Order: sequence, then structure tokens, then C-alpha cells
Amino acid sequence: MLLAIDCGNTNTVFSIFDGESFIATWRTSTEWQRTADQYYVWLRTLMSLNKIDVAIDEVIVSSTVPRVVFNLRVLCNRYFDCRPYVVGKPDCLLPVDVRVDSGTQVGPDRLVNTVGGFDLHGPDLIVVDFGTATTFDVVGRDGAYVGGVISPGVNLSLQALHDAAAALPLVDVTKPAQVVGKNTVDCMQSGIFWGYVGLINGVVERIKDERARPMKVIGTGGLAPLFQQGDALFDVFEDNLTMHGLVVIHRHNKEMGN
Ligand SMILES: Nc1ncnc2c1ncn2[C@@H]1O[C@H](COP(=O)(O)OP(=O)(O)O)[C@@H](O)[C@H]1O
Ligand SMILES: CC(C)(COP(=O)(O)O)[C@@H](O)C(=O)NCCC(=O)O
Ligand SMILES: [K+]
Repeated sequence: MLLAIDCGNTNTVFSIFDGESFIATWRTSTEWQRTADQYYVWLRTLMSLNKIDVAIDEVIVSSTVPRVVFNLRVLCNRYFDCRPYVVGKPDCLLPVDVRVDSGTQVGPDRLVNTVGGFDLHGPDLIVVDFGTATTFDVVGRDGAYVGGVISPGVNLSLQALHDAAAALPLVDVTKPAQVVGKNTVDCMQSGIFWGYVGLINGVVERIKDERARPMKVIGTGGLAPLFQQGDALFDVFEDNLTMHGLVVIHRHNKEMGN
């Protein structure tokens, strides 16, 4: 059975795929010091709590944090008796072209999102992912990855405001009742919420103008549904896009005999 691992700068998600659907998904914080033994104990515990008794014999990894890959490889070797496919490494094939400046290392999560998006929705897409960073990634007319946009993440912006200004508290992201706030928290929430709505609308419109063709916009990541309340920012929300992309890439490697 396949274990798909999506390691972001903040959180790492593990999902077990039975060939048709994901039968379990668990999330832990990303810490590069975590050892293979620690991952395994954590996974085994969750599997037995959820009465999931399957043998994992294949693993695919996307990691935006290069240092965690070593321990994930040890996990696969020691406990699952396999070599993982690691997206972005030369021995992991991608089903689409990547058209960027030579020497550029596109974040594997960004590539995986576009592969997942293309599989579900076809060409001409903009995928917006609300992770540690807020990323926009573009799928061209033939399904290729053709580039994107990287902006600071929502929580990162809130943290930066708090860190830099003595009188600004750390606040949660919510949709404020009004644009004009009458207290510090409301003012900050408005700035973040409507600021990001503006950012997303503005960047999406400019990408569409630049590419001069209709494009479908896909939102993904935990905060996407919240921002969808601002305006109709996305045509579709995909809860599980990175995991879906990992499954597609795994299937492609198997089909190519890799
Ligand atoms: N449903 C949610 N509600 C509020 N905050 C969220 C939610 N999902 C993720 N976040 C926050 O968004 C940020 C990015 O999360 P995540 O998508 O896990 O990032 P990454 O993939 O970069 O690790 C984190 O600060 C996380 O706490
Ligand atoms: C842009 C990112 C930081 C986003 O990471 P995330 O928010 O998923 O943790 C990551 O994809 C990354 O480190 N990219 C490398 C540079 C690039 O994509 O061009
Ligand atoms: K991510």
C-alpha cells in the first residue's frame, strides 16, 4: 500500500492510499530533527488507534524542506523495506514538462499541485495554495508547469506584524464584520483578510491578462475556504490537491516502469 508524504515548511501530512482512495490522513509539525524511529512510532500508534492494519510497501515524498528527506528515506528503508520516490529528484519522473529558467529548483509542492490540478481539471489553470507561503502556480495549455508567483503566507504576515510592532497582538485570521475596524484586532484582521483578497484577485487577474486566455482558478490549503467567503476568488476548492498530485506522480512512475 502507498504512503504519500507532503512535507511543508510548517506541517507534514501523511496519507495512506489503498489504490482507490485515501483511507487515513495524519498531520504533524515539520521538524527536521525528527528521526525515522520517531516517525514510525507515531505512525504505528495512529494506525492502531484507527484500526488500520495494512502493510506499507511504497512511499512517495514531496518536501519543501530538504533536510527532512534524509530521515524519511531511513524510515522507508528501515520500516517499509522500500526506496521512496522523492519529487524533484532525478529518479522521480514527472508526467508534465517543467518550463522554468534552467537551474531553478521549483518547490516540489508547487509542481505536485499543478500535476494534481491538471489531472482533475485539465489545462490552463492557476493553483493558489495557502501554506507557509501563498503560492500561485500556472498550468499551461498542454499541462506543463510554466511558472508562478510566491507571496508571504497569511499566518506569516500576521506573525511579522506582531513581531515588528510592540502594540500589535497575535491575532487569528477571520473575516471581519466590517472593513473599517474600531479596535486594534479588528483593524489587523481587516488588513489581513481584505489585503489577501486583494492580493489574490490582483495576481490572478494579472496572470490571466498576461496569458491572454481563460483560466480556471483552484484554491487549496487550509485557509482557502475562509478566503472564498471574501469574494468568489476561486472556481473550485480542492481540499486534497497535493496528495492527489502525489498519487498521480506515483502512478506515472509505475506506468513508466520506474
Ligand atoms: N484550517 C486552517 N485554519 C487556520 N490556519 C490554518 C489552517 N490550515 C493551515 N493553517 C495555517 O496555515 C499555515 C500553513 O499551513 P500548511 O498548509 O500546513 O503549510 P505548509 O504546507 O507550508 O506546511 C500554518 O501557519 C497553519 O497553522
Ligand atoms: C514557495 C515555498 C516556500 C512554499 O512552501 P510551503 O508554503 O508549501 O511550505 C516552497 O515551494 C519552496 O521552498 N520553493 C522553492 C523555490 C521555488 O519554488 O521557486
Ligand atoms: K504546502
